Amino acid sequence: MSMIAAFYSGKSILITGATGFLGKVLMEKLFRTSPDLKVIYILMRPKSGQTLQQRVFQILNSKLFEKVKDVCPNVHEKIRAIYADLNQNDLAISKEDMQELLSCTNIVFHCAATVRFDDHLRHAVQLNVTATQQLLLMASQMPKLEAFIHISTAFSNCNLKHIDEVIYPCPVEPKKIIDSMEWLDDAIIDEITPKLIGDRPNTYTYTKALGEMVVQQESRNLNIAIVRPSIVGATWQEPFPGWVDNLNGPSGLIIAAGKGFLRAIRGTPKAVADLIPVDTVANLTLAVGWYTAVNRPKSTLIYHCTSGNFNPCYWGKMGFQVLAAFEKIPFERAFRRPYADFTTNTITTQYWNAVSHRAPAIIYDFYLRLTGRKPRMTKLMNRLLRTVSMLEYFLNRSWEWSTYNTEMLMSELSPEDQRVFNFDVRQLNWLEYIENYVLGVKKYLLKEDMAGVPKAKQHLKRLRNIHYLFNTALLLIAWRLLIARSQMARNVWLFIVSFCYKFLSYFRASGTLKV
Ligand SMILES: CCCCCCCCCCCCCCCC(=O)SCCNC(=O)CCNC(=O)[C@H](O)C(C)(C)COP(=O)(O)OP(=O)(O)OC[C@H]1O[C@@H](n2cnc3c(N)ncnc32)[C@H](O)[C@@H]1OP(=O)(O)O
Ligand SMILES: NC(=O)C1=CN([C@@H]2O[C@H](COP(=O)(O)OP(=O)(O)OC[C@H]3O[C@@H](n4cnc5c(N)ncnc54)[C@H](OP(=O)(O)O)[C@@H]3O)[C@@H](O)[C@H]2O)C=CC1
Repeated sequence: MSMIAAFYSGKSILITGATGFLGKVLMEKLFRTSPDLKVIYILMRPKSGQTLQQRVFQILNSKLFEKVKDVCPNVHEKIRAIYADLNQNDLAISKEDMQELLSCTNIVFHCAATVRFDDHLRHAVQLNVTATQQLLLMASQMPKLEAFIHISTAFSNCNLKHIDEVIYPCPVEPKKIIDSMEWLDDAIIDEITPKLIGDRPNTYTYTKALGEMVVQQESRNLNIAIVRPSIVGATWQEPFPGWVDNLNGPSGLIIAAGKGFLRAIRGTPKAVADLIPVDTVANLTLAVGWYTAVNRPKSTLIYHCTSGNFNPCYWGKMGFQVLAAFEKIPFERAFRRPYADFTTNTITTQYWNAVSHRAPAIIYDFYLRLTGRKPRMTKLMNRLLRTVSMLEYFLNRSWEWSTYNTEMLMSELSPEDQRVFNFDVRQLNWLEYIENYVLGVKKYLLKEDMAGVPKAKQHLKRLRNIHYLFNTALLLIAWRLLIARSQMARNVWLFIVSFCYKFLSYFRASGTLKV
């Protein structure tokens, strides 16, 4: 019997960010392994015209939750959606709901965050820092609370090369930042943002670091742990391989490459691609919840959930594997044939951006205009290139994360728990994982059917022929122009023609002799 699964049975668990990528997988695993848990409270807001109940209904009826329904048929009765808006200082939770949460919660998993790199500092602080502070305040009033697990990111200290399992202080205290956000206007915040974030690349990593400081400062006598995942990718094993539901991290770029929009990236092929499957993060998080509650460590332990030091993969190799997967699993209606190269040179990147990205987009938009349609490719390409430029920071560096706590936890698990809550990425086969990832992107993000694969392959063949035809025509035109202008080119041309003629004559003569 799994000790971790048994631990969560009968528990009331509060999850923030349960509608997000990681939150859904965490919730699914909890229900599947501990169907006897008492209740999962999820703090959530209505979105895209859907009420809380409609959102929960949609999640429970998604493919991700198919297995849960078999082991926990009354799953819908065990979810309590509670209205909350982390954008508001008091989280906007009603008095009655607050009462229930305070008196019943046993475990908190705080996953909610803004993960956008370009978020305005005010918003990022509100969500990643102030909301964390508010939740900790709530947690301190929960008499039955056994553990509070905060999800941060392995990149919260990406300004360092080697990152230990400690909380690194930021120069300005989080409290001062929170206060200043209340009275500074947007223009001043915009001005001071670069100074505040310093050598971090964006407001996301900076506010996640501030969030960790808040956890440290406001922990009171709470039993807290922090999980720091690196780049979270599609599921590896559970509930099935390849599940993914948003464009963050590599997923968006896989689509862009597979559809033939993205053909070169400024990235270091030898830099470690520290990807971690989302189910691995969920497993480690649940194991951390159990360990923290049962062993009550004296200090806040930090767990790096990374792959680089256990089983490294590199961007160059990963790009190659992604391209190989496109051969087997092509995406439908590709713009160009998939091809993506990593280059470290800025000039080469600019060349590829002009020739391989912008020029085809302009030509295609010209074609759309000619055929009476609205041009859209240039706009899309500009957006894509902006996204890529924001991810470049992570594609050109490698980090070392120490993993003593993660390894210690692994050794504390029973063999059964090591199997059920597996977070040992040494067993991960990257080739297989990447292939499943590409398949998952096709199925769950692009909603493309596998029945369309032969047609997609045919389309790619057609694109290849067009590509060859286009290149040959371009070469001939260039050559023709050169011959018209240069005597040397004419001489070379004459030499080639006479050489070919002699070659053919020789073969004809030797053929006649044989007869
Ligand atoms: C051979 C290939 C190898 C592959 C190899 C890849 C390596 C890739 C390494 C990543 C390394 C990250 C490492 C951080 C790890 C953490 O800890 S951070 C957690 C993850 N967070 C993220 O990834 C967030 C990144 N995204 C963002 O911040 C914002 O989406 C951006 C990039 C600033 C774009 O903002 P925006 O222009 O306002 O766009 P947004 O409203 O988000 O979306 C606009 C359109 O772009 C699309 N879009 C959004 N994001 C993306 C994306 N990532 N890609 C493409 N399209 C996107 C949207 O679907 C949307 O389309 P429409 O609905 O308009 O049709
Ligand atoms: N994805 C990644 O690559 C990585 C993620 N992480 C961390 O993991 C955690 C989960 O990330 P992930 O699941 O990928 O992120 P998602 O963007 O998929 O999910 C974010 C969650 O936060 C919720 N949320 C955002 N704003 C509010 C709000 N104002 N009120 C209530 N809820 C809100 C979202 O709710 P809604 O559905 O309503 O928008 C959603 O449930 C985050 O803490 C992130 O920093 C760490 C490393 C890498």
